[in-house]
Amino acid sequence: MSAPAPISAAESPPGASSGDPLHDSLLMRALRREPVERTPVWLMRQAGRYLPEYAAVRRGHAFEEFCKRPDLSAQVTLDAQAILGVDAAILFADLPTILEPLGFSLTYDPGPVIGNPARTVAAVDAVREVEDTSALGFVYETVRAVRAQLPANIPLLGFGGAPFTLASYAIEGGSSRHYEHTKRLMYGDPDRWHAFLSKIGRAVAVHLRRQLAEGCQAVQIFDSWAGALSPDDYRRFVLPHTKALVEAVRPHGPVINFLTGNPALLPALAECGADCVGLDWRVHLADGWATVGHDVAVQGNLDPTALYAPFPELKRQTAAVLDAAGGRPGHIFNLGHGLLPTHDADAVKGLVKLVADLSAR
Ligand SMILES: Cc1c2[nH]c(c1CCC(=O)O)Cc1[nH]c(c(CCC(=O)O)c1C)Cc1[nH]c(c(CCC(=O)O)c1C)Cc1[nH]c(c(C)c1CCC(=O)O)C2
Repeated sequence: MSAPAPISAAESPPGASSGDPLHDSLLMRALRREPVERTPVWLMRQAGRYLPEYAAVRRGHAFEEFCKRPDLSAQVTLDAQAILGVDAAILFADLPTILEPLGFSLTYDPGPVIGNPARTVAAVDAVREVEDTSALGFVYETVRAVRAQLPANIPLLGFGGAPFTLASYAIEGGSSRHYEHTKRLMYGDPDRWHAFLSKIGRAVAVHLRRQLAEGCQAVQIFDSWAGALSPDDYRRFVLPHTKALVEAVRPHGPVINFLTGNPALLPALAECGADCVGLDWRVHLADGWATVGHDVAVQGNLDPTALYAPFPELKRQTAAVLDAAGGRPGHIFNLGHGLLPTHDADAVKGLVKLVADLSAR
């Protein structure tokens, strides 16, 4: 890429200017746990249906088509960052898209639907090993277009699904309540399960490294459904694969590892070795940070439904999250999960301003 080579943390003392606006941005400094003048903030699903500007660009396109149009995907990515004034853009793409090169058919109704879920031994074994994700060239084209147009001091985050979340989509065929088929494979045929998850993990690693090479400054792994697992099951069946994914990507750029729904998994999540752990709102941020260790950054963790509250209550809860971080370097403000279609865009803008005002040091 054309960006100047970043000066490594080892060469410059914490907080010193490297002259590279991306390296010196609030978010990248927070990822390195360097001091910042205010807490950086971005919001999961910031480019989404609550935003009238998103709805306007999205209108007239099937979601499948929309995701494969780099011009439209780049526009909604850039719009969300500019409208909210957040400290990072997140690539507009979707999490199950990587399943297509693995051999799955993907449509939306309105959530993702896999037409050929892997429910038999033959179907699991038939999943392709993906060494080259060029089939997802539309994603990389979006990355290049966004990076070319984003302000020089605003990092672009790429993302991918974690092996468990992707496997559960591939096996259940869509979202699920009890992950019945997924767990049948996991418990009933552990060798096949491990082979399947490592195949998915290797594909995601290629995809994330490519996003970093094409212009993303950091990536986030979403394990949106792993909260359905007990700590023992997470350790046995999932941790080795997410850890391998983090290890494969980290030499190429910082990794945020986010899991939702089960704070009991945080000690195991920390063992995956990411630069930053995304905390869901069901844990007090101070407890979550102590659990994952102060040698990593944390991101989070306002309850998204606080955005439905009257402003004084939203302010109280936002201040509580910032207080729980205690001004310790390495906190990135976010929600504990994504924005919802029924959120009010003005309330979301108000939250971003609130974080800036309340965290100014
Ligand atoms: C589980 C998951 C998915 N997709 C994603 C996850 C992980 C995050 C999480 O845990 O919430 C990740 C995702 N999906 C989307 C983004 C874009 C970037 C951003 O955060 O702004 C990101 C990061 C766009 C999208 N992906 C989707 C939308 C809405 C589709 C539309 O415009 O109609 C957007 C903006 C579709 C989608 N795709 C998925 C779901 C559950 C849905 C919503 C279905 C529904 O409830 O209608 C799968």
